[in-house]
Amino acid sequence: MTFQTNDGPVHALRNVDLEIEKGEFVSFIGPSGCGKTTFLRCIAGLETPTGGTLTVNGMSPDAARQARAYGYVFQAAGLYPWRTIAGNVQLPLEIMGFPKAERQERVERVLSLVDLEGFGGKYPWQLSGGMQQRASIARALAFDADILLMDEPFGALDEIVRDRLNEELLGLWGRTGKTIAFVTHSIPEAVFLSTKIVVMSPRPGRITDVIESSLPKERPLDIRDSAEFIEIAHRVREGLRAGHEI
Ligand SMILES: Nc1ncnc2c1ncn2[C@@H]1O[C@H](COP(=O)(O)OP(=O)(O)OP(=O)(O)O)[C@@H](O)[C@H]1O
Repeated sequence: MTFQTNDGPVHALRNVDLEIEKGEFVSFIGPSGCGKTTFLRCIAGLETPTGGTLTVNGMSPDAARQARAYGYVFQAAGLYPWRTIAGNVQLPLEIMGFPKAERQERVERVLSLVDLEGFGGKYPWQLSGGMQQRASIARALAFDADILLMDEPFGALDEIVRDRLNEELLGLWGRTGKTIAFVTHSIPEAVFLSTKIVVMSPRPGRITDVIESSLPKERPLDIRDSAEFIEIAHRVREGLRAGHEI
């Protein structure tokens, strides 16, 4: 993926070769500017790769977007302040023309999935940052896409809230069987959440390591103290270091 800019071409991604299986939880980790967001945007059909091939559910990213294959969660919750939480969550459903009764039923279901039952009538400013981020996840789940693309959704939250949301996200992934592609800067977050960790190097962004996690699917927070966890974290760190030396 090369961007043409006034200062010449920017090679954002090069020789990226990756397969994500249905139901996987894949994290992308790498230094700032290595193309993590660009990669998610390519999957989402928001950028068109200048070379290579990319398919999502066997379709072009554009066709997959039209088939509502994914929900996208951004770093900032991005909720409209003049809409209630329920109003925000059902916005994509309104745009897609879902009937009112079905919208209500879906909003209730996804708010309960993210542990926000009873908060539908509140406004975003009445919720904590963590709750707002959960609402934005609910919004991405509302139309029941198979794939969740998450771009550093918890990056702006403090560590305690982040830990809780990590646990909740794992629970949600286990219950729903979604395929999740998750961008993060945090090694512990990547190791805790993922079945596969993709380590990337700086510009032009390349993949320096793909780590299949050996951790069990059920993961209490204290798994982070286990030897296995520490070993995987070490390998991620090595991959990041190797990327800098290329
Ligand atoms: N629309 C664009 N036009 C020109 N260059 C771009 C564009 N989008 C991204 N880039 C460049 O591509 C590279 C990768 O950017 P990207 O935002 O994907 O990195 P990132 O790994 O997500 O970074 P961060 O961790 O800081 O969010 C950067 O050098 C960026 O400046």
